Amino acid sequence: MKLFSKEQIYMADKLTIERQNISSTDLMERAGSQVFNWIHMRLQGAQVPIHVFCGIGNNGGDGLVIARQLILDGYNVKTYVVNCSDKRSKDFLINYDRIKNVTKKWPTLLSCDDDFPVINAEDVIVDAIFGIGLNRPVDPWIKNLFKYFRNTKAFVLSVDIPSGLSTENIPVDEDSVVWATYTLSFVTPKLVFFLPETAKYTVHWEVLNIGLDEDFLMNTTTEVDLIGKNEVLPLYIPREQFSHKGQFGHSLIIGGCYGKIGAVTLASKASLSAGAGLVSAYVPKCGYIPIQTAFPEAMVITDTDDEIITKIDFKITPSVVSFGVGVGTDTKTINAFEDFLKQNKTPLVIDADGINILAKKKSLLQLLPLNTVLTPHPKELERLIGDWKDDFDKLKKVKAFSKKHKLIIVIKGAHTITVFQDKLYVNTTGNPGMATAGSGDVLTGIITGLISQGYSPLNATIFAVYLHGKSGDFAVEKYGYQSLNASHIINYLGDAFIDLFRLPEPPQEEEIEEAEATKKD
Ligand SMILES: NC(=O)C1=CN([C@@H]2O[C@H](COP(=O)(O)OP(=O)(O)OC[C@H]3O[C@@H](n4cnc5c(N)ncnc54)[C@H](O)[C@@H]3O)[C@@H](O)[C@H]2O)[C@@H](O)CC1
Ligand SMILES: [K+]
Repeated sequence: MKLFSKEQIYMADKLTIERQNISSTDLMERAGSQVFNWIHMRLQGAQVPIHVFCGIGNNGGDGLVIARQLILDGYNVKTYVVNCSDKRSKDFLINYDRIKNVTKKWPTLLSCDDDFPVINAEDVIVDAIFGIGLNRPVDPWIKNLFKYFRNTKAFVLSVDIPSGLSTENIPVDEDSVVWATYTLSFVTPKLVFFLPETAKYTVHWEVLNIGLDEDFLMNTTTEVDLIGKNEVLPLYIPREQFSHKGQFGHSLIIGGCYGKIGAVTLASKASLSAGAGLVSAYVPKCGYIPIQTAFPEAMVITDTDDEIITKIDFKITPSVVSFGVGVGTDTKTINAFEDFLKQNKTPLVIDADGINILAKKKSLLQLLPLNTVLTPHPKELERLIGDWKDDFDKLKKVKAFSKKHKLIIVIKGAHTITVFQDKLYVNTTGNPGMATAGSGDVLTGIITGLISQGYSPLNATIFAVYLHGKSGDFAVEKYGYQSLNASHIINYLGDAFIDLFRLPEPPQEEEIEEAEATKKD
């Protein structure tokens, strides 16, 4: 799914009005109606008090449409205008008149802390105060209103984006944003729903289709893509009946030191389970027996040293090499890595101490092949690119780094983001149970296994991040967040592949009836 920027949304809005020959008021009516339908489908006329808070721009206009439609359908509605400025938008004003025509209970104007109405925990708050047009810090009294929303513990439904949340800046403090239970976002989810510092402002989100110009939406490329099953399916390379293992490449996993051989075992296993034809592990001598025993499918090459990697020398011709899991940062290992890079032309995936070595010795970056994949966790990333001010600053710096060194960088986290030059791929699978030892080694293995069988480094990375998360999602159903471990993620990789081709379940009879009933209304 594409994540359109604020500018692109305004453009889509404008083009839709021109091409469909409708007014902006019509478009607002569509947007508000979609939110009304969503609420109506769930509440079915229940008399829960609904408090609709409207700003004075178009987000507020949406709120007025929602309130009007709820009133017309007999809901228990109170409407408020958060009167923060005199500059009311044209469509706000039109809908302000329209709501006055359907009810004697005109919207209440709020302009300071004393005005806050009584709201109970069982009530619903519709937050239509600020949308994507937020362009300055929120007034202190409005901050207090947002804090008041939180204290009521009521269900908060935000329209388009939680009010106070900007599409391009991190909020100055937590009180200047509405904490939404659910956000109904028009056209596209916003990037801020996925960033570590801002995702908390909405527990759930959903996109509502408001019929914007299809041509524009189809043909406009975005800087950010959201990656789910629909996005990875076209990447999948099917297997032919007469294929043999030689067609799926040979992964070479270089890593490990005394006490950290498990990392190599996990990455090697994951690589084979992701579909590599052959897997070899390159480890210090102490790793020979453990890997041969724990993972008989792998071949093992050993360093001359017992405990660390001191020289990378092998006779095989791998299709892809991964370096770094459990490898340590001994000077001899750094030198061995440098010597290897000087003659290596094979695609590379670098993780863990491999990244720490690059951070220690930046000159090595110039020796990396084009489109080498780096998979840092936050601390490793910081060592590599330096500190950042906030999530937006981090993305800016990673993009610049990716461009400068021609690398693919995977920012690991709850929503792992793959960065390739200026483009961001935001993953949607995975869960907190995956924050566990060895989980990253498994990801490295999956990426390596996919490159091995012919996926481009970028496609392999996007696909691997998705599969890794999806396996974790299957595994968590059996093991729970606490007991899930990295080996389980490997065990469920097969399910993640099979799930790609599973068709969605047909809707239940009651769901069809509900949908029909809403249409008639
Ligand atoms: N294509 C779309 O996505 C559509 C968008 N619509 C709605 O339009 C919204 C955008 O509307 P607008 O551009 O009018 O902007 P908003 O309604 O988001 O609010 C901005 C308004 O408040 C003022 N403002 C901004 N920051 C403020 C602050 N901190 N304190 C006080 N006042 C502040 C601005 O001057 C402006 O008048 C979207 O979020 C969405 O809800 C829909 O009406 C129709 C279609
Ligand atoms: K809002």
